Order: sequence, then structure tokens, then C-alpha cells
Amino acid sequence: MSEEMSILPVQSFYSLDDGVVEATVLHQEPLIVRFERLLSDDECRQLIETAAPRLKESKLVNKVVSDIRTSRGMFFEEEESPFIHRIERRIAQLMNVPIEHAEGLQVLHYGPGQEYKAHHDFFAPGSPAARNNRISTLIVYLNDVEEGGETVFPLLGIAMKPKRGAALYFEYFYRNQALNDLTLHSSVPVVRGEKWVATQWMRRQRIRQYGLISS
Ligand SMILES: O=C(O)CCC(=O)C(=O)O
Ligand SMILES: [Fe+2]
Repeated sequence: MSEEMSILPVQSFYSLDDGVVEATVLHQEPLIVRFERLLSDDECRQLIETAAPRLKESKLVNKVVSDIRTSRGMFFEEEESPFIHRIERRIAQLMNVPIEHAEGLQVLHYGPGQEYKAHHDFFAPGSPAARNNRISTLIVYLNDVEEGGETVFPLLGIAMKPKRGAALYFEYFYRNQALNDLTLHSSVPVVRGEKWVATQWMRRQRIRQYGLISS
């Protein structure tokens, strides 16, 4: 058993400025954690309503439309409103990373048959983007899905069923790249209903400008 340091301290609940979040460890190394009720039903609904008119065909980071991801998505501007800023602050505090390291919050929408095939969230080691690489991910489920749409880690045998307000955390900033590689994950096709998620990616170094809107 290696003893890599995790970014997230392992606890069964987390006391945040605006409430307490319950957690369950799904896997130790790489660390994968499930959170309950990170967002309220109202916050989930409001995120969906704000994102819905701004959805675009999903592009991957290289801006090429690809069938690896068939959902539609959008990014919020950093701190674009007091509502978004409040959610960003809560997520950054929970992820134990300064908000300046946070990319804009992304929302994805999957209809029946839509999926996100197995991928890593970090940029390929050695690529230009990897100089300030992603280190951790939080996926918040904004609705319940009737059937399908689980987030699956095929190399670890873990599947998470979407549940409104719950979230899935994983990190991949280990010195041992083999541990990072184990965070391969996918969103399996939605069978019935639709799926909405908000994803927060954290970077190793700062990516935001300071104080655009002061808190
Ligand atoms: O929708 C999901 O469950 C996974 C989303 C995802 O992998 C991502 O946004 O990078
Ligand atoms: Fe992902």
C-alpha cells in the first residue's frame, strides 16, 4: 500500500461556511468520494434553468466536436453572478483548493442515448496544457435519471447513480502516474429520462484573475 498524500482530507463529513456535507469514501487510492446534498433542490433547478438556454454541442478541450461526448454543455463565466459565485465558493472549500485554481463551472446535459465515453480529465502528461494540469474533479448531479446515465470507473468497478444534489469527487495528482490513470471514467448512455450535471475542475496552479468580483 503506497502512502500518497491526498488533496482532500478523508473525513465522514465536512463543515463548510454554509453547512455540513456527508461523505462516503468509494475508493482510497485514487481517492473517490461521494457527497450527499451538496446542493439543494432549488440550487440544482436554478443551475439547470440558467444553463439550459446557453447549451452548445459539447466540444472537448481541443475544440473539436467529437463523438466521445454526445451531450451538450456550457461553461459559466467565473463568478458571473452572486448565485454562481456562492456555489463556486462552496465547491472550492469542499475540494480544499483555492478558488483561483478553479476553471469555470461546466454544465452538461444528456438526452436518451447520449453518453461520455471513457476518458481522463487531466491533460496528457507532456502536452502544453499539462503545464498547469487539472488535479481534481467534482461532478454534481442536478437531477435524478430514470434509467442509465451512471458515472462509471471501469478500471475500479465503481458506478455512481445520479441523484439530485449529490456529488462525486475524484483526484489525480499523485506522484505515481499509474494511480492517476486509474481515474478513467465514463458517463454511460442515458436510457430513459435526461441527465444534468455540473462539473468543477481544479488546476494545480492559479488559473483565475484575482478579485474580479470581490466576495
Ligand atoms: O456526466 C458524468 O457523469 C461525467 C462527466 C465527466 O466525466 C466530465 O465532465 O468530465
Ligand atoms: Fe470526466
